[in-house]
Amino acid sequence: MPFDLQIPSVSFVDLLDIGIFAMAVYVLLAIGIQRGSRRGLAVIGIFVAIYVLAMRWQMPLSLTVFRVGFSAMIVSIAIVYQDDVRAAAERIGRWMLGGRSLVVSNASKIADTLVHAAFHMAEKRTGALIVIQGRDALDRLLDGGIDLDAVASAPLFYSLFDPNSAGHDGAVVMRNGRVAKFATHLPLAKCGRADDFGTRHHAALGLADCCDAFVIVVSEERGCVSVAHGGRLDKMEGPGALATRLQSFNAYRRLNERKVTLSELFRKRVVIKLAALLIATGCWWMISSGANEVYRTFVVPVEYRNVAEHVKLSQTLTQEVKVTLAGSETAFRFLAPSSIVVSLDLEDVAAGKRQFNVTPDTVRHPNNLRVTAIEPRSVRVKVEPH
Ligand SMILES: Nc1ncnc2c1ncn2[C@@H]1O[C@H](COP(=O)(O)OP(=O)(O)OP(=O)(O)O)[C@@H](O)[C@H]1O
Repeated sequence: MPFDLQIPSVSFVDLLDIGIFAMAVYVLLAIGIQRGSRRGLAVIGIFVAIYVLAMRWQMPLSLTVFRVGFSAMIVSIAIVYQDDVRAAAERIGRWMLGGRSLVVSNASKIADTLVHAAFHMAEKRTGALIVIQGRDALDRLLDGGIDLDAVASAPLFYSLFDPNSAGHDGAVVMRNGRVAKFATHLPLAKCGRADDFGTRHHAALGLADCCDAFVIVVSEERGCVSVAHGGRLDKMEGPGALATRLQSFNAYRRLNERKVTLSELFRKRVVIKLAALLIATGCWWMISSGANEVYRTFVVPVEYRNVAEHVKLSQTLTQEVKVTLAGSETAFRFLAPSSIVVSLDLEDVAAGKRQFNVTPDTVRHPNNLRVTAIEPRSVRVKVEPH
């Protein structure tokens, strides 16, 4: 049986369709890569590939299983990645409604205080965890803590992280340039994300995985300062490095979210965006080309019915006819070519050379296919008395 792939035409709605699906794929890829759950992504990818192939070739059993399980799968993904889905929804909402610019009047002074306090505590081997809120809401990610709302100062940080103080356990949270909370617990990153470190660093990374907060972590054991931000944990080689990172974080907070997103649309995470676009286009092409009608041409025999007793066919000048059928890939998949026959009724035909038109009505074929071309359009037979 021939196999011809149809190239579907692309309309505006198709482009919109690909765009929306590409965005969904991008969000999924970004979350998966940020969370380090590449295996989870691979499993989802395999399921999507099987589903697309099932759609492409209209496999009834696989399609039914997938359609029944699809809603359950979406709900499961939403539950497993609920924090990421919520954060993504918040960001999309802010982007659409226009994010406000988070201006902290004395940001550079606060940055100096943080740099000084962090490296001083590192020198003294005092463990510390300081969270600076970005644009994302934090409350849903924090566990417990004591409200404070105080001006940030180095002595305050030393007191809060003093191992002898009752509230030293946990993280300090800074909001709008002020110390908003202390002794707060953060979500932990999965084991293996920062193998050389313990729970303090995993807590820093865990929060940075879920939102855009900037987390400064001071190691009690090693006396070093690290920053967890954007899903990464980086060791700061000196006060200058931390100051630079704080500066760019403050610049990010000052910018209007809508401008940031638009200007960075084509520059940031280009590889993931291209991959998402490629996957979306591939899925669309597979499904649309499968959904389109396909055409197959068959050479079929001619059957002569109801030949009267007193006559016989002495010569059938045409024995085979080329018939082109149109229909879905599935319809052709289940078609037995031998079931297609041109069937002509010779009832009451008189002796002599006769010509019969081969119309679509004379072609016997399954109902889910239709005749689009016949070659030749007529057949000739010679009828003689018996
Ligand atoms: N979920 C959490 N949220 C906030 N702080 C936490 C959390 N879990 C642990 N911590 C803090 O981390 C401290 C323990 O740090 P631990 O030594 O296990 O980690 P670490 O990454 O090796 O840090 P360090 O290098 O400072 O020893 C706790 O006393 C507590 O203050």
